[in-house]
Amino acid sequence: MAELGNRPTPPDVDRVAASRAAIAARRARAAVKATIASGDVSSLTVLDRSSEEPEGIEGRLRVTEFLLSVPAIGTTKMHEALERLAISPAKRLGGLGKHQRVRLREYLVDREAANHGRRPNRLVVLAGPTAVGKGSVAGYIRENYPDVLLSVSATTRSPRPGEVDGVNYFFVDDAEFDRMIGAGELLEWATVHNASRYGTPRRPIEQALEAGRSVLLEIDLQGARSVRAAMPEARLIFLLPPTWEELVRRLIGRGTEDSAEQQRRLETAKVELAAQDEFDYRVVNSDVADAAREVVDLMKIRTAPSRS
Ligand SMILES: Nc1nc2c(ncn2[C@@H]2O[C@H](COP(=O)(O)OP(=O)(O)O)[C@@H](O)[C@H]2O)c(=O)[nH]1
Ligand SMILES: Nc1ncnc2c1ncn2[C@@H]1O[C@H](COP(=O)(O)OP(=O)(O)O)[C@@H](O)[C@H]1O
Repeated sequence: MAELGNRPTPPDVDRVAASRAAIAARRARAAVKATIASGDVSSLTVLDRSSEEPEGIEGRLRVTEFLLSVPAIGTTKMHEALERLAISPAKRLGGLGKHQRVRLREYLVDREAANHGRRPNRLVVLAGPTAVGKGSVAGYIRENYPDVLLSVSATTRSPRPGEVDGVNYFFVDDAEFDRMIGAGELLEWATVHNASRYGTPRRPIEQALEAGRSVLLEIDLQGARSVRAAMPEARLIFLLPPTWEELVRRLIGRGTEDSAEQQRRLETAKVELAAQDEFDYRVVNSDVADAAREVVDLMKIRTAPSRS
């Protein structure tokens, strides 16, 4: 009887199965790259899918092969981009850190905008502890950088001396604020310092971004978190005081709260300072003009991260 020949033993079977799986995975990744290159699936979609399924086909793409799949990105541009984005060429999409993913997404969004002749625009959030100088820095930007659009919030708190309705805030009563919430007119809102409510009118932001303008929101930590959840590509900047003592001096020096409220705000400031790691960038407000320039620089397209 003819020798049946060497029947494959289990290890051979495993090896064959493994090589078939590897070939299938390679073909799948090639298909993903081909759809990006053809424009059938946007690179942003692939990036988002890799976050949802880190071990899926998209998640297993190396960042290098992913970028090389994007039209007009060759080897040189790919390496330059990874250098600027502080992402190792060995990384797979599914293994990117949160901030790396945000930066890579920003990079792709900006390329997309540039390829369509649009100025890359940016939603930037400036937050930080009370009395750190957010209002001063935002006001300086309003006066000196007219091409930056500052969002004007609605608030139920009463105006301080010198504050102008429609410039510093839209000063509204509780009924109107409730109406705005109910009508979905606010991108986010929060009760701040356990007292008044503040909220960002949605429509002016959408119109500005559609028109290709960058927008600056000066809002509290809760608002920053809401924006991050709703618009992951937004840039979050944390404004820091040079020292805690200087922060206390500024709050007391401003003289806009009584001592009980000052104490309450300083307690809130401690909680807010502890959350600075959630932000993409930090700016120290030692000098208002310098801090304003740093914030405006971050609104332009600079993907050199100040964080690892
Ligand atoms: N979430 C949110 N916070 C806001 C908004 N507008 C202002 N804030 C914040 O509300 C807080 C109170 O602001 P303000 O009453 O001007 O006094 P401050 O605390 O001394 O800055 C600050 O942290 C602001 O950043 C907004 O539209 N949404
Ligand atoms: N760089 C700075 N150096 C010194 N004082 C500052 C600086 N920035 C802001 N201030 C002062 O600190 C106080 C709080 O500033 P403000 O803009 O109201 O802070 P925030 O809006 O963050 O509550 C104000 O009296 C302001 O004039």
